[in-house]
Formats: sequence, C-alpha cells, structure tokens
Amino acid sequence: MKILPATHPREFARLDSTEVRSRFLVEGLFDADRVTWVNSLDDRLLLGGVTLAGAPCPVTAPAELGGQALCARRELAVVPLSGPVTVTTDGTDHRLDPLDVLYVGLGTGEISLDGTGRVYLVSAPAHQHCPTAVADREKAHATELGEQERANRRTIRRHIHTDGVASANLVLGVTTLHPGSVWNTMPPHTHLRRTEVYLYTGLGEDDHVVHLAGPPEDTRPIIVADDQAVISPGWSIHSGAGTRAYSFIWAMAGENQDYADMDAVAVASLR
Ligand SMILES: O=C(O)C(=O)C[C@H](O)C(=O)CO
Repeated sequence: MKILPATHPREFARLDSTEVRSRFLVEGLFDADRVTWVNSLDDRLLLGGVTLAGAPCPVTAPAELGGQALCARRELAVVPLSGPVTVTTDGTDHRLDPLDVLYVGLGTGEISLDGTGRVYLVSAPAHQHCPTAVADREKAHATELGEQERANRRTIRRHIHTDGVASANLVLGVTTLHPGSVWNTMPPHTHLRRTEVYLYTGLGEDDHVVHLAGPPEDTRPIIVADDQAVISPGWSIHSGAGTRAYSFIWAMAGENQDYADMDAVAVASLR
C-alpha cells in the first residue's frame, strides 16, 4: 500500500510538480478485481478503488493497518463510479447505482462488492458505531451554487453529514458541475480542522481538471485526470477548473463534521 506522510506547508513551496504529484495526487486506484489502497497520514484517510468484472471482491484491511478487520476501528464509504454494484455487509445486500453512497459503520465484519464497474472507497478512523445505511443520490441534501457568468454552476449533494446519514468522523458528498460550468470551489477555502480529498470523475479520457493546491499565498496547479484524487491537508486550498463539466466526490475527516466550518479565501489574495 502506498503511504503518503504529511507535508509541512513551508516545504510545499519548494516542491517541483513531480514531487507535488507524488505526495498529493492519488492515481492508479482502479485495478481489476482487487482493491488498491492508499493511506494518507493526514487524518489517516484511507482511499481505495477497484474495477469489478462480475465476480465478488472482498474488501479487507491492508496489512499495514495491523491485521484487524477494516472496520474494527474505522468506518467506510462505498461509492460506485459506474455500476450498478451490490455491497454485502455481514450478510446484508445493498444495491447501489452510480454515485449513490453506502456508509458502513464501525464494527462491521465481512464486506464484499459485486457487479461491474469502478468502485471508490474512503475510510476514516471512527470512535463510535453508526448504523450502516445507503445515502442514495435522489435523497441526498442538495444545494445549488454558482453562476453561469462565472462558469461555476454546480449541485452539491451531501450524503454522509450531520443532518443525513450519520457517521463518527467521515463527511462525504458529491458535487456535479452543470453543463458549461467548469469551476469548483472558487472562491476557495481552507479548513485547518479537517483534511479533504477530491476524487474527480466523469471527465472521460481527453479532459482534465487543473486543480489548485497549497497555502492560499503560494499555490500550485495539479493536472488531474478522470478517476484520480487529490489530498488537501487542512492548510491547503482545494479548487479546480475542468476542460469540461465533471463530478467530484469530496470526503473529509478531522476535528469536526461541520460542513460550514470553512475559512474563506478572497480570490484577490491568491498567489
Ligand atoms: O463545489 C464546491 O464548492 C464544493 O463541493 C466544496 C466542497 O464540498 C468542499 O470543499 C467542502 O469543504
């Protein structure tokens, strides 16, 4: 498993683009038939992915977690990027369409995936059990944001959050850009109290997102392809412009679960 240690924000400014990519960009998550894991030591967010080909695929903990079951001290979100997919948790089946979300609570034993298509996994440490539940796309709390003139009209769906499917730590949702809009999260923000990961999807082979990362006064672009993720430590902005409309799955863990706990950054102050 690839492990991504934390980076000091002052060090960030000295990294070249290869080094920025190797520390913050998560690629190659969707191998066939077996889950690939990447562990960010920022808030111990564990990111996984697999491409299912019609056979059951167990979701087990990477060896580096110390030999216990994945949800022995963690919770998990399962998000099919294509599908449909059936997730079985301790003998119960949950059917998910693309961009539905299954929350899997602390203490769950056996987890397996079946179906076809790519499945994204996000796990965070948990200290209390919350019930396993489907947070489907149609029932998610949805907010419309942005303006056509700023090319940033988008729908933000919150799936795992304080007023929706409850969790101990993880907060997760899906933002979808309207056709013709390309900017997400601009004006940007930071939230020192939480790490956030964006997994961009729906771009196709030829389109990319220019994701902006780093302290607001010293940002760097990261060119992101379809089904790749970017880790944003609490000190980093996370915003991007695509070469077309797209969706992204945002997932956070840390000190609180308050979606609105953001430190806004003025566009004019960005460097
Ligand atoms: O488009 C947006 O704006 C977002 O989706 C913002 C994310 O939800 C986020 O960054 C939450 O901290």
